Amino acid sequence: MGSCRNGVVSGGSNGEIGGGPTVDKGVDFANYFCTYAFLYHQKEMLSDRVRMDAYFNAIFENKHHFQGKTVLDVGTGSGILAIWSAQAGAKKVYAVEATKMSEHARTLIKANNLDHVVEVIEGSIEDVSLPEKVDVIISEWMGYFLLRESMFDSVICARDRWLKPTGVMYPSHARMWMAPIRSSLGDQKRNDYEGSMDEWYRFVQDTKTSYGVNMSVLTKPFSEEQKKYYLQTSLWSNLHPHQVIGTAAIVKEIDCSTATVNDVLEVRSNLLSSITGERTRLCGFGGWFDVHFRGSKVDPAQKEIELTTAPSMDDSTHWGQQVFLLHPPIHVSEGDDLNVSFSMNRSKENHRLMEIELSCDIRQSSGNILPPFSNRFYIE
Ligand SMILES: C[S@@+](CC[C@H](N)C(=O)[O-])C[C@H]1O[C@@H](n2cnc3c(N)ncnc32)[C@H](O)[C@@H]1O
Repeated sequence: MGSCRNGVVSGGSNGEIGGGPTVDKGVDFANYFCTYAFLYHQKEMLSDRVRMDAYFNAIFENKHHFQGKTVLDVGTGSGILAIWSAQAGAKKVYAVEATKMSEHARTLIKANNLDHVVEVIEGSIEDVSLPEKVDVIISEWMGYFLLRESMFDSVICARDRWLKPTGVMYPSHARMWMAPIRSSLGDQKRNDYEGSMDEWYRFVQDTKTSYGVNMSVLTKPFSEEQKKYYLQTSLWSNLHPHQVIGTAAIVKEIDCSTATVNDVLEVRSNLLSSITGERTRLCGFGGWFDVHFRGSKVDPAQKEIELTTAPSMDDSTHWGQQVFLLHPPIHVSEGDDLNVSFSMNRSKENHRLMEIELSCDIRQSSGNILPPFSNRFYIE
């Protein structure tokens, strides 16, 4: 089938992403889906207690959304959300999974005596056909900094095709956040970059001496490649809340019941943040997300649940935070105001990866304005 406009794949072996380039399904499988076919990877998600508790509580504290209802689990993986939906009283659960993990899900569901309720369907959600519309769509689609992986496109596709007009989305809302941070990672990455360039210069010298070829013409592209890798690629980090040195700002808010692919193709935002710490170094920015389970306007949650991936001492998640480092860091003081202009687009080579442009003006508490800076980052 595959009739989704703006889905990742619109049918056949290739497809269009909303307004973007054609996606080769085989390449997408090799680059993206393949890791989800491994139990070690599913186990990593199943061991994330913050994630698990949030979905578990969202379902079992809101059983009225599930009892006697039909549910679609988009990207069921091991089948965990489908199992909980059935245990909460769903009359029928369609559990769709693109990879061979579907076979493990089927085994697990049978072993838990829920195979009379949960039907596992192997295939891309864009391609499968269900016999009916559903009351609930549940999915754990969030990637690093929310939108990496672009899996929300698939949830939108499922919603537009299979959710009843009265249906409920789990989760129902999502937000991206950003805040200025201090970190020693920047010094480390700068050293790594410089070490790599020193090694390159030795290599150029050796190649000339030993083999009579001068490689120095490749120094600039090599340096650019290494800069991208060491200095411009965002880092996964589990930030301590003390590393956040200013107010956090919302970058993007998404209503999962109404958002379109176009709404998330590009994220553009102007953010204001004030430095709250004493004199310190602005080493970069941390990005994270939260999602909420609120039900819908006509059928609200009895108990709203939040899943946050914000810096935390006790409640860290496998998503951690994405760190965007500044080279060199900038000295800032309490009361300095940062005016950040942020934009995030999908990488042209791989629509599941992101490219970010971030520029920033700093107005010091004295009224002095520091020269603005601008950086490009990659979420790989
Ligand atoms: C983040 S995992 C979540 C797995 C499981 N729902 C859980 O919460 O533990 C996302 C899963 O969705 C699957 N998936 C991603 N895009 C899909 C699509 N378009 N159609 C079907 N499955 C998809 C992946 O293979 C992966 O197993």
